[in-house]
Amino acid sequence: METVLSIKGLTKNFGRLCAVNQMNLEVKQGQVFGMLGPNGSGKTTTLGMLMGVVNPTAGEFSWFGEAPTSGIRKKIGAVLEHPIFYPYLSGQKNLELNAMIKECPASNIANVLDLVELTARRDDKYKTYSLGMKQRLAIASALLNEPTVLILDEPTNGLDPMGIAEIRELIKKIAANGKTIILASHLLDEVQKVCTHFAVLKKGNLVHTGPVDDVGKGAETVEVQADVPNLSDMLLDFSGTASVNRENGYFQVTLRDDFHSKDLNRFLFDKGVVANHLVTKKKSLEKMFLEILSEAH
Ligand SMILES: Nc1ncnc2c1ncn2[C@@H]1O[C@H](COP(=O)(O)OP(=O)(O)OP(=O)(O)O)[C@@H](O)[C@H]1O
Repeated sequence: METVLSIKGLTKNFGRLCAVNQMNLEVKQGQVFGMLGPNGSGKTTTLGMLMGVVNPTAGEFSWFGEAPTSGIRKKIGAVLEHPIFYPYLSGQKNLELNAMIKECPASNIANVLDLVELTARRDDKYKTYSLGMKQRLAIASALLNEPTVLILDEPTNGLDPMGIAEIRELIKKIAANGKTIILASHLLDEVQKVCTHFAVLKKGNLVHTGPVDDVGKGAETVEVQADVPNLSDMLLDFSGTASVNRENGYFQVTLRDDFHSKDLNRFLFDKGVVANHLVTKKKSLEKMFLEILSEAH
């Protein structure tokens, strides 16, 4: 798969504060790549460097295998923090202005409005739009010159649940059309819902990177219930059990590496116990994220 972005040793210091420390990262074509981290972890600074608005202290990065130039940056659309639109102009007029500034054909406006589902409201003044609609217009504007990559900084910040759901659906739709997306978020849930790959940042340090699908790998937790009085002891007797907790009326059994729920099921069956509830719980991104952050000290 083609490498869209390659980052090597990228560093940004603000005085004595190191906002981004020796970051190495690769983003491949077609990925929805999440930069996950708490406030102040360096996400916006990283995106700023990638967009050429923040000067790196050290390190380098390339887009499509080439050093970043203004020509290359035309292939990248970005919605960073607060986009500026004219409140008294319509969505359509605002996009016409942006199309002029970006020197791209006005004929693209109808397509992007359609994609973000604002065609019906295109002639209404920007100031009458909901926050979700404003964000969708910002995304439409970023897509005007048909970029290959779309960068979004905290795309659902401040939106209501409906607006959040719409933006997440839109991101998936844009990704399905073949664009590579890089987004910053402090929401685990968001990254899990929309991203294919992610990196975790803590105080400017990249502490994990990998596919979102991998999140479920590692130690399995199995939720078990069976009508026997000494179930807890039996579960502890199983050689693959790392720990047993009681939660929500079930036993939560954390298995050792290389043990799976089917091994536990067979063990119980061999003891004459038929579980009436045995569900494999994948390790959540949240748990992993918290683990990664606590390990990073
Ligand atoms: N222009 C600047 N001058 C001084 N320090 C800065 C500047 N910009 C960012 N920082 C500091 O760099 C660190 C990283 O900030 P950054 O905004 O990149 O984090 P973030 O993960 O995007 O968080 P948030 O979501 O809160 O913006 C923070 O400690 C921040 O205070």
